[in-house]
Formats: sequence, structure tokens, C-alpha cells
Amino acid sequence: MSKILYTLTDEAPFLATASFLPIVQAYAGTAGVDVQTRDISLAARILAQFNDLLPAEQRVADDLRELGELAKTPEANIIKLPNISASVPQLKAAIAELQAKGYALPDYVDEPQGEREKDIKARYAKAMGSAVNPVLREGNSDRRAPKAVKAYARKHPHRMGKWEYGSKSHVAHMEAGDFYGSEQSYTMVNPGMLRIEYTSVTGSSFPLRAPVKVQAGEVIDAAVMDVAALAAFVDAQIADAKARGVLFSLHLKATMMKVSDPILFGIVVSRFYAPVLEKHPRTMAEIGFDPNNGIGDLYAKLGQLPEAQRMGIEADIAALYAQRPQLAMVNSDKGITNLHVPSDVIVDASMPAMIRDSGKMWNAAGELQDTKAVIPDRNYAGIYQAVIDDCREHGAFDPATMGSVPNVGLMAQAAEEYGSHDKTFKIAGDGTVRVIDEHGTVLLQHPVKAGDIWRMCQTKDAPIRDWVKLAVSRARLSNTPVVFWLDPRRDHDRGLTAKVAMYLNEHDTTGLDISIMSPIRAMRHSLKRIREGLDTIAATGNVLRDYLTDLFPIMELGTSAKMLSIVPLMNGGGLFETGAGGSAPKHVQQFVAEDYLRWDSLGEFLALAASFEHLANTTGNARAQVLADALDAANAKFLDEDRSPGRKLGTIDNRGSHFYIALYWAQALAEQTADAELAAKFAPLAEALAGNEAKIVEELIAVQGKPVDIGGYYQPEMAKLSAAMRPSATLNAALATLAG
Ligand SMILES: NC(=O)C1=CN([C@@H]2O[C@H](COP(=O)(O)OP(=O)(O)OC[C@H]3O[C@@H](n4cnc5c(N)ncnc54)[C@H](OP(=O)(O)O)[C@@H]3O)[C@@H](O)[C@H]2O)C=CC1
Ligand SMILES: O=C(O)CCC(=O)C(=O)O
Ligand SMILES: [Mg+2]
Repeated sequence: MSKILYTLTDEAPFLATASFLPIVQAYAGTAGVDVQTRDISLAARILAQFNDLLPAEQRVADDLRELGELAKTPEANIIKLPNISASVPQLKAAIAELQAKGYALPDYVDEPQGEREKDIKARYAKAMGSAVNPVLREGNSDRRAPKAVKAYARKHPHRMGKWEYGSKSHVAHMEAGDFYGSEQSYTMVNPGMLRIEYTSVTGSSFPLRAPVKVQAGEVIDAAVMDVAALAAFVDAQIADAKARGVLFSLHLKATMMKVSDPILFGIVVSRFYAPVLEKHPRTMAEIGFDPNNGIGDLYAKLGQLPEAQRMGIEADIAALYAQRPQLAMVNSDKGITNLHVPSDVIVDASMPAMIRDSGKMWNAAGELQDTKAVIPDRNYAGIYQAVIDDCREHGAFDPATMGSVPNVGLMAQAAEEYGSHDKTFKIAGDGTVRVIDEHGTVLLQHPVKAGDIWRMCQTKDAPIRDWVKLAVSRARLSNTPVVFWLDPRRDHDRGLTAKVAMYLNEHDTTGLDISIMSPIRAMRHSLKRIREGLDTIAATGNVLRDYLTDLFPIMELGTSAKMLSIVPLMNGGGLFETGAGGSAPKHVQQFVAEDYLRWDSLGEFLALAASFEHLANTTGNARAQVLADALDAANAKFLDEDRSPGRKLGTIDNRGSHFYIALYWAQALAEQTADAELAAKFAPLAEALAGNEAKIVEELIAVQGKPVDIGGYYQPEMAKLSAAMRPSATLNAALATLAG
């Protein structure tokens, strides 16, 4: 039997799965396709780390590891929904929920003492941050808005905030001392093992980790963030935001860049709140406040203090707020600021949202206001300033007429920053970090000071070659120009540029328009074309892949949920991601409060069609192709009829959108002529669904408006969730007829 593996993840996409998966399984079964689930949620990832401590009935299989192995084989056909890349506060919350459910998990220890605690922390570290994507993404990324989606966006343009020339919003980045300024890169000639060695000013040396295996042709790079320079930069930006009367906001990727960015986040928190933290150093140590977890960590821990002491510190914070620039808010009603939780503001989604909202963010009074967006490192900060400049000059983009920027992203085999997690270090003392080959040759070296963050990345040759091939093939298939976004001032990008030039020679590029530009030039070029209604493929490294595949979809389509996101795995399998965005925690909050789920599953629908098509191509299952074609047609109708969830109670939500895709898919299957038996099987279902449309919609809407209990956040109870997500008895009964 042909097999598709559908991932169970977290938050809104997981809730959606409880409604959508039964439909998928019922339809797939008619083509002999077995749709199995694999649990890669944060809860499952945590439990899988502690099987040795759990009783047999609580142990879970390590599904992520299984999928990671499978992704390296031609048989892989995986549908991957967004999952939580957990920050420490999210990790702690998930552990607490699981402990309350009776799992005897050890507590998370911030500062481990002794071997046992170090082991516990190391296990949790494996479940944390971007733990899934680098494992499953054994291929490069192809993300784009399918034609039908772009046509939909043109027909139903979403709201875009107006831009004014006088906008004071801007991006602030360092001018020196950042990763960008210190990057060194080297392309390996031979395979080997590299030592990463720290030498203190007094001359003692030790390795920072076990030697790193490298392949011939691999591009390695390393860079260091000078934290003293960062602190001085942040102080200057705080003063500047105050002087200009704009909000202060910070945009990092503390989830995906799970080692370096929480530290950067902590430094900004420490500087912003410095007068209070420096006034109460002993108390801060006593309560164990960790700025890397955000100022929310302080608020949570103040409760441990005697009331008078707590009120004193709260008064000091209030007094500080009066002197500081206003902070951008995540939730002004609840007083949650941009510096509360490191995972609340994630640059790929937060900067596009700001740009979509006229360059403004929310202030404490719940109003939109111009903002300083602090993005410390220069590697990619400049692209956002280029968008802001363009919007100030020419006004907001018009979704009804604008062109598109599809992305071909280099990410396979933990390319670039994805692979840096186990090679990122907070440096203990002043000295030097060197990368040394087996012959003792120093390939890269940096002077460092205590507290600096040093990190190394690896990009293997085969993924680079595959990336160039994918870019050329997308250019050919879509007849669209390609720009490789590579910065001639970056050592790493120069290494990549040489390889791009070399690998382009392997392809017939006659008639194709292929160029290489620095990110800022590439952005200006792409934006100019976008305003002319023209498309330009961006072939980028991993971080720009992440940034651009939220930025352009959010501008073009209103959300990255409507993206097609395919990862052609290098060994022939297929990984079909759903959309390009996150797991939308605020959708869960709305769902439990009022039984309304805003999540747009279009990304799931698009991924599923691509997955069936891949299955048909690789296994010869002709019915899978019929399902794929019918789902394509259903997706087009779904868009045409605008059946995505609304935002307000009383309209169809995620569940209603699943009913409509089931209806249109069944109708397309009943009408197709390629497989008469299948058509006959779906005809009665199509009729039942169409005939009961009003009743089903009514049953789905009737439940809205009351709180709903799903028995957990990180590990909802399946029975409760399924009951909540499948409230239409009529729809459920109709689907059940397919099984016969
Ligand atoms: N591939 C993956 O596994 C990814 C995982 N993540 C993880 O997801 C979590 C949340 O991150 P983040 O992306 O910043 O925040 P959100 O998930 O909250 O996404 C930001 C905004 O995008 C819009 N959005 C995204 N997807 C949908 C959808 N399907 N339907 C409707 N709206 C959607 C909403 O915007 P609006 O309200 O403006 O409509 C939403 O508020 C984190 O844990 C993060 O690490 C993040 C990115 C990718
Ligand atoms: O891996 C992650 O943490 C997030 C990935 C992401 O945002 C993306 O791939 O667009
Ligand atoms: Mg992203």
C-alpha cells in the first residue's frame, strides 16, 4: 500500500488536523493510500528524550528520528505542518503541563550542576528551538504562490496599511562588531576533521567541542558578535528611539537560532531594564531571573518576593518606563511587551506584519505607532530598510496588481545557520578561537572577549549544487528571471558565488535571465519589478529563505499560510510543508475562549495535492494522480468561492473550510472521467455533502461562541479535541459512508 506520513504538530495546525485528517484518510483510502501519522509535537519530542525514565505505558516512539531517517530515502512522502520551535519559557510550560498529566519528567534546570543535571539539560536542548526542520529538510526549498492563489489574491486583495513619506519607522543595525563584520569563510579542498579551539590570553587552550567532520568542497564560515559593541549599540538605540518619539522594538529569531539569539535577546533586555536590574543585583540572582527568557521571566518570579520588596521593584520598573522610549507591544491589553518572551516576536513574521501595518507596531495604549526595529546584525537587516524606503517613496504595495517573488532556498543538510547550533558558543574569557585542520593549519580565527558569541556554520557542496539546479529548473518551468542574493562583501557569499558560477555551467541556461546581486540590491530590483507586476525568483541562503518566504507572501497574499512549500528531498523523496508561517498561538487562545479557529488550512490543501502527485509519480498509483488532480480543482474552486475561514464568530471557521474542501474535492472526483469506478464511489458523497450544505454549515457554526476544553495546550486530549473539531454529525456520517 502506498503511504503518506502526516505529521502531528502543535497549536493551531494540530487543532486543524483533528478535523482535516479524517477527511484526508477517508479520501486517500479510496486510492489505496494509507495516510499514517507521526507525532513531532513539542510534547512528543520532550517525551522521546526521556523514555528511559518513563514507565512503559508512557513511552513514545521517537517519530522525529524515524522521519529524519526516512527523509534520506526515495520512499519519503511526508506532509509537515508547522511545529513549535520552543523557547525556554515555552519548553518549561510544556514540561509543567506534562508533569501535571502524570509524566515524571525532571525539572528543567537553567544552571545545571553535576553530570545528571547537565544530561537533563542536554536532552531538553534536543527538543528545543528549531529541532524539527533541520532534521527533516534533507532538500532545498521551493516556496511560491501557486497561480490560483495569486489570482485569488488579485481578485480579493487583502487590506494593506497606507504608507506616508513622513513615516519615522526604520531599521537600526550595528555598524561594527557584529557577525557580518567579522565573518571569515573557507572552502574545504579535502575532507577531514576540524578542531575548534579556544586559547585564553594566558595561553591555555582547549577544544570547544568534538572535532567537526567536513567534506571536500564544503563551505565553512565563522563569525563573532562582540557583546560589548552590541550593548553600546542598544544603549544608543534606546536613546535615539526616545529622542525621535518612536516605539522601540527588537526583531530576532530566538526560536530558530536557538543558541545565539536568546543571548542577543537577553542583552537587549538587560540594557533596556539596566537601571532596575543594576539596582537589585542580589534579588535578581536570588529569584534566578534570566534576561534571555525575557522580562516576562522577571514578572513571573517577582511573585516569590515579599510584597513590599516586589512592589518596590515594580515601582522602579514603572519609573523606568517613564524615562524610556515606549516599547512596542505584543498584546497591549495584557501588557505584554516586545521584550517579554523571546518567542513572541520572530523576525520573519514580525517585520512583514509591521510593514503591512504602515510600518507601525502597537503601543501600550493599543494604537499603531511608528517604530524603530532593532535588528542588530547587518547580514540581513538592510533588506527590511530597503522595503521601508520603497514604501515611503512609493506607498504601500497593491496586492491586486503586484508581482511575486518565489523563493528557492538553500537549506539542505543543515546548510548555513541551520547547522550552527552545535557550533555556537558563549565565550568564557578573553582570547582567540581558531578552526584548525588535521595538519595544524589555521583556517579561521577570531580574537574574542568574555561573553562574546562565536558561531560556525557549514554548507555542504552537494546541497549547493542541488540549489543551483533547482533555481535553474524553476526559472525554466516558470519562465521567470532568477536573482541569486549573495553579498560580495561577505566572505561566505563569495565562496558561494564561485560555486554558483561553476554549477550554472552544468545546465543549459540559454534564454534564461540569471543574475547575482547583493541582498539590498536584489531587494530593490525585486521590489521595482513587483510594482510593475513582474515576478522574480529569489535564490537565497537559508536565513533569507526564511525571511523572504514570510515577507513576500504576507505582502502579496496577506499571509504565508497560502504558500505552496515543497522540499524536493535530495535522495528523491518529497517533503511537503504547509504554508510558510508559524503555528499561530493566538489562534489557540481564540479557539479555547470562543470555539472559533481562524487557522487557514489552504497550505495543508496545497501540500496534500503535491504529495498525492508525488506519490503517483514515484509509485505508479494512478488513483493518487486522480486524487491530486481533483484536489487541485477543488483548491481552485475553494479560492474562487473564498471559503477560507473568516475572522469573526458566525462565519465559517477552519472546520467550515474543511467541509467546503471535502465538498469540492468529492464533486471533482465524481465529475472526473479518468477513473469511472472512483467517480461512482464519490458521486453519492458529493450529493450528500451538497444536499446538506446548509445543515452542515449550521451545525458547524452553532457551536461557536462558548469556551471549549481540549484538555491541554501542548498535549491536548485527542478525544476532547476530536469532539470539538468535528461537531457536525451530518458531515461525520457522510464521510463514514466512504469507508464501506
Ligand atoms: N515551519 C515551522 O515549523 C515554523 C514554525 N514556527 C513556530 O511557530 C510558532 C509561532 O511563530 P510565528 O510564525 O512567529 O507566529 P504565528 O504563528 O502567530 O504567525 C504569525 C501570523 O501569521 C498569520 N498566520 C500564519 N499562519 C496562518 C494560518 N495558517 N492561518 C491564518 N493566519 C496565519 C497570522 O497573522 P494575522 O493575524 O496577521 O493574519 C499569525 O498571527 C513559533 O513556535 C515558531 O517557532 C514558525 C515558523 C515556521
Ligand atoms: O525552524 C524554525 O524554527 C522556523 C522555520 C521557519 O520559520 C521557516 O522555515 O520559514
Ligand atoms: Mg519562516
